Amino acid sequence: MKQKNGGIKRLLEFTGEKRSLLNISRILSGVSAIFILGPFLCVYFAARELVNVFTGSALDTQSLVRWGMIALVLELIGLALYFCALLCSHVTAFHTEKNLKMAALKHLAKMPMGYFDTNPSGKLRKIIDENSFQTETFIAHQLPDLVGAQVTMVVSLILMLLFDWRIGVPLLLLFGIGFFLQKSLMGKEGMKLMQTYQDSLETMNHEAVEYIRGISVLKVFGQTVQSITKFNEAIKSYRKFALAYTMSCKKGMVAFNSVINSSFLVLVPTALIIGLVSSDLVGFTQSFLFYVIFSPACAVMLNKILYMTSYKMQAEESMRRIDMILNAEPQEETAQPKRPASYDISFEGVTFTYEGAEQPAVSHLSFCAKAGTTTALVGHSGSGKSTTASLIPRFYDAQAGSIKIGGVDIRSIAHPDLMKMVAFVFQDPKLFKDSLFENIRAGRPSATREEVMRAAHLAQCDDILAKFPKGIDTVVGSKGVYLSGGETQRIAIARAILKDAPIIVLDEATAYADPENEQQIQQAFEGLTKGKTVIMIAHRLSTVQDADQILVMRQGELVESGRHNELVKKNGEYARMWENYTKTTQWHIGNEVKVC
Ligand SMILES: Nc1ncnc2c1ncn2[C@@H]1O[C@H](COP(=O)(O)OP(=O)(O)OP(=O)(O)O)[C@@H](O)[C@H]1O
Repeated sequence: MKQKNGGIKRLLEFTGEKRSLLNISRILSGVSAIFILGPFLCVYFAARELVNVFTGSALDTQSLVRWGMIALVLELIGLALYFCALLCSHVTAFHTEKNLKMAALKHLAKMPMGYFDTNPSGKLRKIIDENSFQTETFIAHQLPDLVGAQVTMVVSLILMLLFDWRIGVPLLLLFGIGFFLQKSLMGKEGMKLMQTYQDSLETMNHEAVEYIRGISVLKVFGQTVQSITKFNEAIKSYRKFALAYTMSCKKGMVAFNSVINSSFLVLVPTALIIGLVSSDLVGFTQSFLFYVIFSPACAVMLNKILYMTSYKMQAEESMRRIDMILNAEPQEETAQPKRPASYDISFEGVTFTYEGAEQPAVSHLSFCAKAGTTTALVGHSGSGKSTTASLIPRFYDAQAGSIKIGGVDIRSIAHPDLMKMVAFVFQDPKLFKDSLFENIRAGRPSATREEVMRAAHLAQCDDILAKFPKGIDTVVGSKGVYLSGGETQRIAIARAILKDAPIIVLDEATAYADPENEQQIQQAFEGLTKGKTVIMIAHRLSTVQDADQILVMRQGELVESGRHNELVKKNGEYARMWENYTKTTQWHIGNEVKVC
């Protein structure tokens, strides 16, 4: 559902129960600003005492000390209030940052896999991390400071009008012009440029991540950063928009700074004119002192408000970016979920095309995998095997046809139930940077240590655990602990065994295995697949010989199906593949290697 509120109002929705704390912070910051103005007034009153000396009065040192003490007390109270304001705003800011991250992550969990094809993980991580951090800084510091600066500005202007309106009005006009210039700097045009600037920054960061990810390829082929066109273009585009944004602010900034810093240009001539006609020169000089002290303070505050407003624009932009994730359409969920009674899988005229692709990856596919049997998908590279497998747990939704489990369309099964029903072992499984124990337990978080150990044993992981002193508690990816491709696959199989799902999808789960490893992985499969509905993709045809049915795919279509012996006899596509496969397994280097 699209969010209607934009900007800061939308951001404040994420403050949750800490909203009142933020309001307290703003009030405290405003009150603290009034107290912090106090010392300026004290300086003014002390200066008045000094002016009195020129009229023949004795210097009242007691009074000077008194003003000094009052200034100190007011400053201390102001600082204490400001400290409390920041305390409240920081608690709210951290809470808001957490809420934003949680909302984005929860929403991402509902997104189909297709979303991650166009929004890679690196890009999403950056959007969530960097923008939620921006909002945290805004709420913790800039929001209370903005209130403080606004209060200071308003109080100062009121005082300026009250002391001597004849000087106050010209100064007010000057600051009014400054305020108008500030608004024009922060208008819609500025916001648009800021968006383009942020977009180009995001693209450049994303390309930098891609560049670093592919650094090994670049090294091997002796490429330079200039030769990576996309990254190079991203840097150039960032430079272009950063310059455009800066240049667009140039004139306005120069005008704004010139205006707000020229208060003396207004103050001195006005004072001279009024002073010449004034009957009470001492009184006028004392008022004049007030303006000498306060008008630079007003200029500083206007400047501060300008920067705060630009931070506000950044925070609004950050919220808009997080909303782009939150507003992305999640996978459709059924309102009346059904539970299948059995675990047959049937594809009925299924067609699926990847977003942006011209040809369907799977076309008019129909087959039935009976519960408790093993179905193997074979075919040349790119024939649609992995796509077919990934349609079962709804990583993607087919555009035509239907996929049923136990006669129930998978779109009518509640998403968490479907996830529980299917265990998927990928060709390139991912391990978290956590202990092997937690990596396996991810299959079923409620599992006991004994159950995890048993799953590891069934998945032939005993030798992996034995080689690390901490065994199953070894943390992967730290201090030189890395697993080979085959070892990682066995850990992934242990995870799937622990999940104990009735449907198992194995997508080239022996891809990294060497002959010794492969045997172990095959044994691990036995522990995993007993009595389950298994969909298995394998390039090594030896691993699918015993399957209950073999589906042969070509260009997304099913071209043959049957058991191994039937298909070999048929002398069709599978028979050719089998012949080629057996040839490659018997192949050996013809010439003996000569030892020098
Ligand atoms: N995320 C994707 N976005 C767009 N096209 C894709 C995507 N994944 C796969 N394809 C395309 O869909 C077609 C089928 O790919 P798929 O990975 O299903 O084939 P496969 O038979 O599993 O191949 P392999 O045996 O090499 O893994 C291919 O043309 C591939 O380029």
